[in-house]
Amino acid sequence: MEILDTAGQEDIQQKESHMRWGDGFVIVYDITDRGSFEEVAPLRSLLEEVKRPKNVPLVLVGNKSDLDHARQVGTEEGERLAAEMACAFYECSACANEGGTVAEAFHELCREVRRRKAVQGKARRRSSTTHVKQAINKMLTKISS
Ligand SMILES: Nc1nc2c(ncn2[C@@H]2O[C@H](COP(=O)(O)OP(=O)(O)OP(=O)(O)O)[C@@H](O)[C@H]2O)c(=O)[nH]1
Repeated sequence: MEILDTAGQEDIQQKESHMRWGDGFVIVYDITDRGSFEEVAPLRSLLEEVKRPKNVPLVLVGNKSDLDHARQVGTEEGERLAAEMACAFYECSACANEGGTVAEAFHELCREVRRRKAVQGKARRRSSTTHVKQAINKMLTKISS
């Protein structure tokens, strides 16, 4: 697995090229900074625009849970946004990392990437079987006519 930590200050072209590069994304906001939370939805929209196939694997993370006294974004707000984005949600602290939540967020993203790849592989195999069947049917129709 390769992990690219984006700077967060990229222009739109750099953002899009990172989005094309990745198979899955951990979108992180800071629970003590509402502005960072408000950047999540536009980022997700850009991902949906840029990424093919759509419904890219995502995990939403609210970081700095050790700074609960300075919290500006409620846990339930993060949960609600993750539900809208149909992805897993974690609150964690890169500093304290109690319970290994940071690693768990990455593991969940890996599992999701693998699940989607398996489903896409099956769909591709099914569509190539359909093409072979159609070609055989055409040949048989020609022979019998
Ligand atoms: N208390 C606390 N501080 C954190 C946590 N994670 C990061 N920080 C601090 O927040 C600041 C920014 O951390 P970065 O890792 O540079 O954040 P970033 O989003 O990668 O920033 P960019 O490099 O601008 O993209 C640093 O001072 C970190 O020490 C955390 O979980 N808890």
